[in-house]
Amino acid sequence: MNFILSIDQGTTSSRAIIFDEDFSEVASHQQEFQQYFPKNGWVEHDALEIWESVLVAVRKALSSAQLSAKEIKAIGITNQRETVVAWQKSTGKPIAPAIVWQDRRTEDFCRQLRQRELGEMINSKTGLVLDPYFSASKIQWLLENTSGARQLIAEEDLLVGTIDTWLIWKLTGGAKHTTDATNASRTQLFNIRQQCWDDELLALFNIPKRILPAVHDCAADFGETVATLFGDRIAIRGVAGDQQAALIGQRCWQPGDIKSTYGTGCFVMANTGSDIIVSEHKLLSTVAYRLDGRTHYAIEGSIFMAGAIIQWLRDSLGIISSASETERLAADVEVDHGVIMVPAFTGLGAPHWAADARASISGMTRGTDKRHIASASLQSVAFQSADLFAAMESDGVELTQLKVDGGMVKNSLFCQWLADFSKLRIVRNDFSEATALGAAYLAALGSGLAQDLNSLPNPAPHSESFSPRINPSLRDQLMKRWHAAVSIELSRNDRM
Ligand SMILES: Nc1ncnc2c1ncn2[C@@H]1O[C@H](COP(=O)(O)OP(=O)(O)O)[C@@H](O)[C@H]1O
Ligand SMILES: O=P(O)(O)OC[C@H](O)CO
Repeated sequence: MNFILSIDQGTTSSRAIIFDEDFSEVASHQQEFQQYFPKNGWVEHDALEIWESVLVAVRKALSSAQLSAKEIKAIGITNQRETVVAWQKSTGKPIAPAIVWQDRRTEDFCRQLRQRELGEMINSKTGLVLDPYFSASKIQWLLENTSGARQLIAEEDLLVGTIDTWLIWKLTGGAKHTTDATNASRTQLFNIRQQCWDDELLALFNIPKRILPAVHDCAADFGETVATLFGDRIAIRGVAGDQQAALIGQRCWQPGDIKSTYGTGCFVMANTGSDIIVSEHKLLSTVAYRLDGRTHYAIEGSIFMAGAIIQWLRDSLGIISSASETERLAADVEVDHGVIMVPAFTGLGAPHWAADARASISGMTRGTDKRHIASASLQSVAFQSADLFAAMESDGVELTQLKVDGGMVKNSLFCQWLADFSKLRIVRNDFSEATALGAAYLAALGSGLAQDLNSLPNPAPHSESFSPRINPSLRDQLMKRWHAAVSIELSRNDRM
């Protein structure tokens, strides 16, 4: 029997999942790690803590599956995207905290580039909006603000990468400095048409090419783990950013197939085949996957806070003790209770791209309690999703049904509201780990266990669906209230 190990390095936790040849889950382990918010709008991780969390997750998954490293055919890695790490080659130590995708510290710099009207050029090469979300301005910030960084570059002793690159480098004992085309496509330095680092963009952000990793297909040879880590060497044969991995794991392999993942953030992605769709609604064009040198593209809408809002209710407000409690609380009040949350904690993503916007809760009365706040939190993610789907439809993407995954879709009330507000059929299959499955599929392709996507078995053929059932006029009234609240936050942002 051949087994595959997926490493899913997410924003708040690292997971290791072992699959058998039929892609049924054999064992898994999840390890949370610390989030750092040192200043307003800043979000950091300790790259060494991430590395430790991955080691623990892999070792515990192997031990609960009672498998040795020898029995693992290949590793697939999938990761939170855009987050950047810079480290010293000779010591293997990060030179600064990792800047997380949610971090907004480079907004001023991005604004200056927008004022120089560089947004269109950058968008046509990378498919991305000029925003602090992406890696380029974060790398630029690290190089300018970390003492000694430029000196290390001069000494050829500095490397930079997204989380996949950092993990591959650590797993291979520094033998490989590589990434895949999907992660590269999120840096804002990668030309998605020509599939290479773009010299004009590198010059604009003042980033030397030699500190960036080599870019491979998603199913490729990314090296071997050093034997001392897990008891033997294991081949790393698949890599993709987590949203792209979810697209693959949800078997969205045909143009028009669409998925939405509700983890820390929410990311809606539609496969557009060999076409790059240029959005008129600030959606992103990005690499869906690259296999055998052939690039498949996607159009994407990103929402920065989804499950993270629920974590905020639990960890910062302390009004719930577990995420699942929100379903019971929200079901206990009417859908049109009048409380609206605009969850712009780290700005608003697509289709607004307002980095400076901040969150609000409005419409509260003396009778408002945690049930209304729980409901407003879940509804805010469903409202934002409905706006994204509408933007996609206006860009010509045909939507009939949507496959959903991620931690938040365990919440059935939330899935029902998604269907109600977006007027779409929502399909939830009985396997919520689409991201890890996608990485396992890639590792199977890269290690020769499977020849092509269509030969990969589906471990979760059963699904449950949610159809719209809300009264249409009530839906319109709720959406109107939501849009009014968003406009207030956007205009507040304009005035500041
Ligand atoms: N029943 C639930 N209702 C609402 N949100 C939930 C529920 N269960 C988990 N979540 C949220 O889902 C998120 C975890 O999803 P996951 O896919 O593991 O995220 P990530 O990969 O970004 O770390 C958490 O932010 C959590 O708050
Ligand atoms: O950690 P997740 O699953 O919320 O995903 C983060 C995204 O990759 C950021 O673009």
